Amino acid sequence: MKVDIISIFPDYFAPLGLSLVGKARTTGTLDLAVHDLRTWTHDVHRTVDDSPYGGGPGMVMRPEPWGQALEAVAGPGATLVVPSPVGKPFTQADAYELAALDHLVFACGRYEGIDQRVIDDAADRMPVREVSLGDYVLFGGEVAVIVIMEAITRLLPGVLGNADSLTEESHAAGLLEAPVYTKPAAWRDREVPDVLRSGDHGRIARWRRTESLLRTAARRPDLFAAYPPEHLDKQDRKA
Ligand SMILES: OB(O)c1ccc2cc[nH]c2c1
Repeated sequence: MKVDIISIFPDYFAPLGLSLVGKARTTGTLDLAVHDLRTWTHDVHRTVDDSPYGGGPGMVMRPEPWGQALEAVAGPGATLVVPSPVGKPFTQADAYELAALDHLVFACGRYEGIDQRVIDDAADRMPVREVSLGDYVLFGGEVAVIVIMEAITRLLPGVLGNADSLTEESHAAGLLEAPVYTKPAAWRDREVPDVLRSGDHGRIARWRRTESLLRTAARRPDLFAAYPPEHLDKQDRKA
């Protein structure tokens, strides 16, 4: 997978050189490049922002540098991803969809955002996805890109040592995963549930399924309500 990130703070992406994302880059699974938007400015002050039409607080990112940057970086087959507080909520399903694409270009906004004409112009040439990580606002798109890149990279072939982890984890099937435990069996007078030490894989699977449903119903009623009823078996309905 090829990924290009455009930002006025390229150093923000040092974490993408670490751990499993860094390894994916080293092995060639992930071809990642970070670009400084100011590369496409031509004034002595390398200006990327200006005051908003219509007034209001803050500054808006100028269209000219972005237009030239996207023309240089986003070739045929690229999908533009723009983190934004006004974007579509980013989900695990989105992570799977983006992980299946050949080329992603991330545009990191700052200030009050990017001139809307940049997004509209790009949409004439490529798919554009404006995405939000949640109902809160960051200083810019950089942190969101790091989060999205981790969510995508772990889905790429060969990145996770055990691909089975992907099938059981939260949100994989629209539910939150069950609690996990490891040694010691007793810790600060707290015991690991006996069923997990029983060796009875059928009982263990049933316990995990029940815990997953109960946890989802309690913490994410939105997910629980959206879970297809036809996926619930008789045992589930007793939970
Ligand atoms: O919260 B966010 O994901 C986000 C994304 C982009 C910009 C640009 C200025 N503030 C931003 C916030």
